[in-house]
Amino acid sequence: MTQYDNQNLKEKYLNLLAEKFDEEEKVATEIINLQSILDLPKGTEHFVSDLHGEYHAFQHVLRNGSGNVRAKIHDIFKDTHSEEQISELAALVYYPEEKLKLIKNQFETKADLNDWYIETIQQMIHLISYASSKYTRSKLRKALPKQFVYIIEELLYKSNVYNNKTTYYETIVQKINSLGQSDKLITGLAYTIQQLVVDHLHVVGDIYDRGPEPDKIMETLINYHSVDIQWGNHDVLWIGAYAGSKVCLANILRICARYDNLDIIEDAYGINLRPLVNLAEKYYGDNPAFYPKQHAEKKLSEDEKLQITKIHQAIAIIQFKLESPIIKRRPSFDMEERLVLEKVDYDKQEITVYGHTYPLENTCFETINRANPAELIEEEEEVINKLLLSVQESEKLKRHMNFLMKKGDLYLKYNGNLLIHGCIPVDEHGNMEEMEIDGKMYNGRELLDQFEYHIRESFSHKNETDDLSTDLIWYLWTGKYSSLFGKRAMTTFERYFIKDKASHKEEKNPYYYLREDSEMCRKMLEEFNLDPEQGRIINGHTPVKEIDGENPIKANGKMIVIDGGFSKAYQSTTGIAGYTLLYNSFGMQLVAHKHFGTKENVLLNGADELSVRRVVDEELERKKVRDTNIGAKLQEEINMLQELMSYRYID
Ligand SMILES: O=P(O)(O)OC[C@H]1O[C@](O)(COP(=O)(O)O)[C@@H](O)[C@@H]1O
Ligand SMILES: [Mn+2]
Repeated sequence: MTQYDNQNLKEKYLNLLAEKFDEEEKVATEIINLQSILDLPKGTEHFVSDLHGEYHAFQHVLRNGSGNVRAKIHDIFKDTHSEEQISELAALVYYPEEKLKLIKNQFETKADLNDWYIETIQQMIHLISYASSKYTRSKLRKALPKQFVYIIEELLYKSNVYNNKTTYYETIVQKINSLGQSDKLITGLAYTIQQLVVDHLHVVGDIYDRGPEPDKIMETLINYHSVDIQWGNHDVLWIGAYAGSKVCLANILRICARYDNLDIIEDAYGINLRPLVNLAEKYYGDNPAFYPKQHAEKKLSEDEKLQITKIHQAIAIIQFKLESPIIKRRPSFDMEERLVLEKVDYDKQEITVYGHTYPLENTCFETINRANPAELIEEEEEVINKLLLSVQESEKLKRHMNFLMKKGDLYLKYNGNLLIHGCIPVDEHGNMEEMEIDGKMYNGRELLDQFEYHIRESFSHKNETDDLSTDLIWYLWTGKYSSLFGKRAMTTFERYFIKDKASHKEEKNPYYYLREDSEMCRKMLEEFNLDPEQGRIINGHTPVKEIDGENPIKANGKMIVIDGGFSKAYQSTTGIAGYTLLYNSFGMQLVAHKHFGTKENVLLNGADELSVRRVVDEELERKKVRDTNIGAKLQEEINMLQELMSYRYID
C-alpha cells in the first residue's frame, strides 16, 4: 500500500469516527474517560484448567472467585461479623436461590424476616460498592441486574443525601419488600458481586472428557461475562470429531464409554447411539479390560455394565482401525510404530511393539480381518458414518464447538504472560523440535501457528474427513510433536491388552523437566515475543502431584502449572482438587482447592472447600489498566481520538 493509500484510508476512518463524535466536547469527554480508565487498577484475572466435565466443582470455584468473594466479605465485616456469619453471607452470594430458601425457613415471624432482608440488602450493597471500587460507574452498571439498576444506583450513590442513611435505605428497601421483590433483588446482587470479583476468566484447556457434565460447563462459559479458552488436547479431540475426523469421534466415544459418560453423547448432545449399540451387541461379550469406571454416586446394574463394556470394545476397535490409514498416508507424522493392529500375531495372541514382544490378554478382535486388520467391516463403516452425521447435526454441539472456536486458541499471550495447555515441543537440549507440515519445516511458535491454522481450516470444511488439516487435529491429540499432547506416543492399545505395565508408559517431552529451569522459560517467552523479565508461562495438562511434594510454581515463578486435578479420577494422584490462579493489581496468587464435597455442605455449613493461598509474586507497584492488553487497546483509541481532534476540530 502506498503512503497515499494509507493517508486516504486514515481519512476515511477519521470521517467515520467523526460521525459518532460529532462535537468537539464529545471527543474530549471520551478521551478523558478513556484516560482515566487507564489509571484504574487492573481487573482481576482468574485462571482455571483441566475441568474435565466437573461442572459442580467448577461452578463452586467460579462462584466464590477462588476465595476472592469471601476475602472481600472478610475485609469489610471482620470486625462486626463472626466467622459463621461471614460464611452465611458468603454462601448467600455463591448460591443465592438455594440459600434464600434455607434462610427463609428459619424465621418465625414476618417482621423478623423483614429485618433480615433490610440488613442483608444493605450488606450486599456495601459489598458491591467495595468490590466495584476499581471500576468505572459504567462498568458497574453493566454488571447490575437490569431490572434493578435504578434502585441499586439509588442505594449506592445517594445513600446519604439526607444525612440519614438508615432511614433512606429503609424506605427504599421496605418498599422493595412490600412489593415482593426482595428475593429477586438479593439474587441479582449476589450475581453482580460474583461478576465484580473476577473481571476475566482464562480456561487453560481440557473442559471435556472423564467427568459427567462438560456441556453444562460450556453453557456456563457461554453466559460468562468475559472469558477466553486455550484449547486442551481433549477439547481439540471434540473439535476434531465435529470437524469431520472419524478417528477423533471414535476416541471421544471410547472415553465416554470408559468413564460411563455416554449420557453426554445421547442425552446432552442428542446423538443417536443405537447403531453402535446394535453392532456392539452383535460382536462383543463380557471383557474386564473394558469395564467402565464406576461413579461413586451412580451404581450401574450388571446389564448396564455389560452393555457399556460391549460398546467400549466396539468403538475401541473402530478407533484402532481408523488410525491405520492416517498413519500410512502421513509419513511426516512418523507414527509407524502405532500401526498396532498390524503388529499383532493373531495366532499366537502376541504383539511386538518398540522391539518387545508381549502376550495379549482380554482381546476382542472379532471384526478384524487378519489379512487386512485395519479394514472396517461394513457395519462398522456404516456406524461411524451415521455417528458422524449425527454429531455434525447436533444443534447443541454445534453451538458449543462454535463457541470453542470463537473464544479459543492454541495459546494466548495475555498481559505479558503465555497461556498454553500442554507444551512447546523441545528436544533434551532445549532446542525447539521441528516438524514437517505440507513440505515445510516448522518449530516453536511457528509450528503452533501452523497447528492452529489447520484446526481452523478443518473446522471450516466439515465435509472433508481425510484431508491434511483434519488428520492434523488427530495428530494434536496423539502425535510426538503435538504441543497439546506433550508425550512421545499414546499407549492406549497396550493399556487395554498388555498386562506388563512397562508397555503402558508414555514418555513425556523433555519440556516437562526443562520447564523447571528459568533460563529455558525465558527462552520460550522470547520465542513468543514476550518480555522474559515480566512474563510467565501458565500451563495446564499435567497433574501436579502435591502428594509427592511437587511444586506447581516452578523456575522461580516463571512457570506455573495449574492442573491440580478437578478430575475426580485423578485426585488420588494429586492429593488435592485443583489449583486456580488469581492475578490482580497487587500480583499473583495460587489457590489450592480441597476436594469439593457437595453444594449442600457449602449451603448448610459454609464449608468453602478452599485451602491455602500461595503468593506467587507481589507487584512492586500496583498494576494499572494501562499496563494490560486492554490498556494498550484503549491507548490506541485515545491516539485515534486525539488525531480526530486535530483533524476535525483544532486548527
Ligand atoms: O487415564 P485415562 O483416561 O485412560 O487416559 C490416559 C490418557 O490420557 C492422557 O493422559 C491424555 O489426557 P490428559 O490431557 O488429561 O493428560 C494420555 O496421555 C493417556 O493415554
Ligand atoms: Mn490435557
